Amino acid sequence: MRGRPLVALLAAARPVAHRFAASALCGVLAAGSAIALMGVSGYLISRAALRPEIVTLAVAITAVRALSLSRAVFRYAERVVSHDASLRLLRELRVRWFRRLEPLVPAGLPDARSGDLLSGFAADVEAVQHLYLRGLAPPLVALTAGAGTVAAVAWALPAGGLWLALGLLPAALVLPAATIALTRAAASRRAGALAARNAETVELLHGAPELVAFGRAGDQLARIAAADAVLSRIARRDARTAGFTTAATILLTAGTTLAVLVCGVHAVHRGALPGVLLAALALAAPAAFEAVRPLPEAARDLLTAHGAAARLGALTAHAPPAADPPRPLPAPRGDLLRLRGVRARYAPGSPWVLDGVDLDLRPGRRVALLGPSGSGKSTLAHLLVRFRDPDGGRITLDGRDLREYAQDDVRRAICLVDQHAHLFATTIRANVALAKPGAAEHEIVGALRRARAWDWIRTLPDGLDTHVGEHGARVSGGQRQRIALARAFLSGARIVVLDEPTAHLDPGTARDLLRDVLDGASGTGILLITHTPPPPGTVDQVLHLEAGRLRAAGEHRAS
Ligand SMILES: Nc1ncnc2c1ncn2[C@@H]1O[C@H](COP(=O)(O)OP(=O)(O)OP(=O)(O)O)[C@@H](O)[C@H]1O
Repeated sequence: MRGRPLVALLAAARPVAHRFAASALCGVLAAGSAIALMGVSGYLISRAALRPEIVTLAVAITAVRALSLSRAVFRYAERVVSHDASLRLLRELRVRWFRRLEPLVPAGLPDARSGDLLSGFAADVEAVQHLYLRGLAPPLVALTAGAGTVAAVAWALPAGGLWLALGLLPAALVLPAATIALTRAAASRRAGALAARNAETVELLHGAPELVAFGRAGDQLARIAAADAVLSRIARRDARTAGFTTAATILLTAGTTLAVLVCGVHAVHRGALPGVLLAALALAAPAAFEAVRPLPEAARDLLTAHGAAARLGALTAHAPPAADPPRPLPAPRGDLLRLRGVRARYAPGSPWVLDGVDLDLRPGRRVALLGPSGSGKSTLAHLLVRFRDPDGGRITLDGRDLREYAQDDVRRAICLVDQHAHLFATTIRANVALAKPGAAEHEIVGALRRARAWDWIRTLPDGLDTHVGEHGARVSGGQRQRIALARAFLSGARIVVLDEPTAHLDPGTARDLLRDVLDGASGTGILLITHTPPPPGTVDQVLHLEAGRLRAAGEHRAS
């Protein structure tokens, strides 16, 4: 959706175009009913003032009743149909953008902070609905209802029609154009300012303990206030523009109505217009302005939708670091994972992070991978689960290139437990069952046993239904890692990659956890990524990652 974002958005609306067309038709009929209601009412009042036979008013009375009903019914139908269409489309767009975003996230989105991403993505997807709801329907309704009223007034009184056209045109064209000119700069800054304010707020919430501990909460609050001040300035500017266009529309309405009235009075005096039509024309004119009144705001909404669509397009335009093949192979069993001459780097021309890595891993084998910080251990882990693909060399699973399988199938065979494994703010049961929705209790308990977490969980008053708190705040670092490991075991993956499972743990707990996990993982291939050597006898092989290559460091396992 880059380049011409609004055109792309319009194309995306094709499946619900008939619904939008129906809602626009209802809008036109509602506006037409409202204008006709005012005109016929004016006529009825004038005729009634002459005290004619009541039967001569019957048609006008019925028309007033019918128009007041049809105005309400069409307005209601227009709202229901347009919102229904808009929500259907939003659902499609959300899924479409999320699908594009999803493969980019595990390897890290360039230049995105989570607060920015969260607020920006959600707000922008919401904003594009303005394109359809407020950016497209109102101009269509205004054009049709305005032209229809001008034609009807001109039919009765050509000069009146001319005045009405002269009043409606600036309200329909000049004021929206002025709105765009006055708010364009602010509109392009609004989303960025909102995202920046939200990102600073998320930073405050995430970093609260450190900010308070180091007495820096005030600085962060000042940054939020500064970001908020930018937003306030933009909002004030928007409000001034809206005030100006509203006042200008009111002046144009009053001036045009007066001009039509004066014209009409002259025409009545000359005998060119029946007196009973004077009120009808004078009331129809301001009613026609009701149809063009939303246009300046529609112009602003179009700008907002344009900016939102452009940002969403740019955000999701990055090529995914890994993609599914057109015809994936059947899911692999995960009998042998083999790396030969694997190379990887993060940008063309930058130094190789991995530069010729060879490795074999099969179920039942435990390999420890050591290396200094920044040596590329996590990069290697990400290659194994296809968060990204290697830039050179080959990774095969059961003899076929990893790229020939669907990514989900690879991740079912090879499971990564990240060093920052995320626990969701729900129960232990739900956190573990994430790996296998609908898993039976005995399977969950079995996985927790293998992760050596069950002895602790069974002592808890709520057992498996214990809530872990936000980001697992109510469990210790070691307990969190064990829950994450149980998840990996429950997944049934035959090869598990553990990236720093003992990070942040004291040496004693780290040793216990490693011993428990490695002993409990029989039959599973384990690649243990760590800074510190594993306890003696727990792994089959220890490899060192240095200068982008693996070097064997000896056999540690007793058996
Ligand atoms: N998304 C990224 N974009 C650019 N460079 C990256 C990215 N991720 C990692 N790097 C760089 O690649 C190198 C290897 O990083 P990696 O995280 O794989 O190291 P590591 O051995 O896992 O480190 P640690 O033990 O500290 O976790 C580092 O120099 C790092 O700066």
